[in-house]
Amino acid sequence: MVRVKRNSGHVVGDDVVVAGEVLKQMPRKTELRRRDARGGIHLVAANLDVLGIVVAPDPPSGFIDRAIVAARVAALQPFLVVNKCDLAETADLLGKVKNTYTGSVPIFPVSAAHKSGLEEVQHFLGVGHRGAFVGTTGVGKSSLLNVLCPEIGLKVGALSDYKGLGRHTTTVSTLHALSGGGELVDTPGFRDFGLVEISEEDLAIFFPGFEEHDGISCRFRNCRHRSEPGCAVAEQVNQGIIHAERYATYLEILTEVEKEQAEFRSKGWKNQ
Ligand SMILES: Nc1nc2c(ncn2[C@@H]2O[C@H](COP(=O)(O)OP(=O)(O)OP(=O)(O)O)[C@@H](O)[C@H]2O)c(=O)[nH]1
Ligand SMILES: [Zn+2]
Repeated sequence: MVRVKRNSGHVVGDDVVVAGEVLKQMPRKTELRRRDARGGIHLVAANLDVLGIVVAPDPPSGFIDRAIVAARVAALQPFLVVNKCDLAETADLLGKVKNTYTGSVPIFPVSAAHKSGLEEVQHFLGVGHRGAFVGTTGVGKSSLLNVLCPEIGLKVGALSDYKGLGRHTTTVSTLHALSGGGELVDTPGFRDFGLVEISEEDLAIFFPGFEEHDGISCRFRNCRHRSEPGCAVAEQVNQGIIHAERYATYLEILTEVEKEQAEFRSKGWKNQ
């Protein structure tokens, strides 16, 4: 084990070569970043290749789509973990998730509490993937990590402690090898993935459900699929290949993202 100073520029997942007392960092295959409340951008983990988006009943509107887009932008393969399937109310969410995302991303219905559905997740990670879980507070990310990596011993929050005061005492990121293969990274910097920053461009390219659109290009390269002439997405909505409801959701999120981006620009924040 090599201890690394916090400000060394290394993050969890980095490959390094130890040369004497110097750590030489190898080029990163992927980098995952987050923006803090003040607009600062932080690198959270390197060299992940999959991102588990954890959801439980009542995810914030647009969260899943934004998280999938954010993962794809970072060149990570997103997968959906629908947790708390032991609760009756999760059935509704699971149905919607399957309807919307089957064919776009792998879906794993699980219950961390009942330790069910986890073999499939282990199997998925076991083929050599390195991943992390993201999701809004209280969906069960720590609980899932605890059952998948029993040595980890993370504090599981009580839902009543929702604002999380004094809860996340751990600030160290750790990488865990799973017994069945694969690795999971625990990144406290990431626990609250509630606000996922994405750009209009990213959304237009990576929105889940527009995959059929691959290879059929819009007339304009930077098409936002709104009312541009020669828009292949609009054409596929007309043909019923892309569901009208998904298109409506896309337009809703696009409008939100445009507003957010305008706000960022007015504050002088740069896009990633
Ligand atoms: N019924 C049920 N409850 C669960 C399940 N998984 C987690 N919980 C509960 O949900 C609450 C939040 O769990 P955590 O694992 O702390 O959630 P988290 O996503 O890590 O939350 P943050 O640390 O705030 O980001 C706790 O009370 C858990 O006991 C599950 O599969 N079923
Ligand atoms: Zn278009």
